[in-house]
Amino acid sequence: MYKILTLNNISPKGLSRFPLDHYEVSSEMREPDAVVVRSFKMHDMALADTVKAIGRAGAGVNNIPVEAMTAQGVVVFNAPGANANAVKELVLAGILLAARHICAAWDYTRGLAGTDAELNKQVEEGKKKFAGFELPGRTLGVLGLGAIGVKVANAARALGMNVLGYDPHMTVDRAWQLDSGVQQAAGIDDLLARSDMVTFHVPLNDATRHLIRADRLRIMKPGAVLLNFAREGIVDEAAVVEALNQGHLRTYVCDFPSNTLQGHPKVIALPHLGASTQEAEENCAIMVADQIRDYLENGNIRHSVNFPDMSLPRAGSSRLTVINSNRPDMVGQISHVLGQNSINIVHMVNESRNGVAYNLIDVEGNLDGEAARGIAAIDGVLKVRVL
Ligand SMILES: NC(=O)c1ccc[n+]([C@@H]2O[C@H](COP(=O)([O-])OP(=O)(O)OC[C@H]3O[C@@H](n4cnc5c(N)ncnc54)[C@H](O)[C@@H]3O)[C@@H](O)[C@H]2O)c1
Ligand SMILES: O=C(O)[C@H](O)COP(=O)(O)O
Repeated sequence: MYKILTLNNISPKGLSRFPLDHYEVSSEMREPDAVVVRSFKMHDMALADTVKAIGRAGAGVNNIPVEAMTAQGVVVFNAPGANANAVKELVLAGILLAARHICAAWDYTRGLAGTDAELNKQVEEGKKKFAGFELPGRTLGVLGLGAIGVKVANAARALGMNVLGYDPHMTVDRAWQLDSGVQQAAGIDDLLARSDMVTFHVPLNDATRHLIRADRLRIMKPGAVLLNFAREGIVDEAAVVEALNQGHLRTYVCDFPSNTLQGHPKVIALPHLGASTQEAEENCAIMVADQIRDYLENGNIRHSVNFPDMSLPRAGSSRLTVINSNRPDMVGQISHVLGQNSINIVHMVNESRNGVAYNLIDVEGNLDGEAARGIAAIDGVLKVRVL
């Protein structure tokens, strides 16, 4: 029986991918084999050493201590692209909310009182305060052209906007998906200087923390709109508030409320709603549940953020998986122990990433405890499983 610990509300459609005859799924579990999580912050969490995998039912993994997990041989998965459409739609909503002052206008009408004739008078007098702008011909800067950024850029093109994009690590697949009308900015500063609205879709990591800060905000056009549906830490919020107060930024639309932003008239803050649609929650949960199952049952790795992707059809009578530190002669030592135990290798694949290596080994012969114990005893081996 495999045990799955859930740390957030995970879509039942996803959890139903774990068949009940082989899986126990619960939000309270002492020695789980795997964890399924959304935004729960795992950095200070004590994790049982039974845990073999963590599945992030979403995109961002900054709530997971990925480096520490790698060192412990725990494979971390996410669900790339599974919630991208949901985020794209909310970004489009954010662009329109800002362009047409919709939140302030809505607040205004909710505060009106009087007879219908009086309301009508206030409506006609008040609306001049909320005159907005249209999108065709305006320039949207999209920083980060991954699953979400590409969808946002293409949708903005379809709305008639000029789109400038920048992503130094863009993949070939994403480049194929990008509308050919999207122009490439020379760098972040170039993108900021030439855009009327800027949205960014990059992960939060050491390279992107406070990517948008005071000096970069100064480069932006006066009256520009900034949208943040990526992560709170990517902007220096105090600098954003200062730019809003000075009238340099027109509006800050974000998915991450905070006390620094709370109540500011030029801030539109949503409660981290980007991926909160039924469709996205299901897509993400199904994707990570399938990935975790394939890893627990077959040792296959798909869409990991810390281990090499590796999938093999089963061959031989049993499968051995070994995670080891990436150092010389590990494969030699593993094969030697198998040979000593008269176990014949049918198929073996070894790949490394981030200082660790992963081995999938299909064998003929009895992989009894002795062979597995012998491999586990090799200096540098982190985890051994017989499947
Ligand atoms: N608001 C929400 O609910 C919500 C939902 C999903 C994702 N997100 C956030 O959005 C982020 C992006 O999601 P995604 O699915 O598009 O991920 P992704 O991995 O498909 O795309 C991220 C892109 O950012 C690029 N990038 C990384 N560093 C960069 C930099 N310094 N400058 C420019 N580009 C850079 C990468 O090359 C990649 O193409 C996630 O990491 C997550 O933090 C938020
Ligand atoms: O990175 C993500 O996928 C989003 O921030 C969604 O987070 P959530 O699953 O907690 O809604």
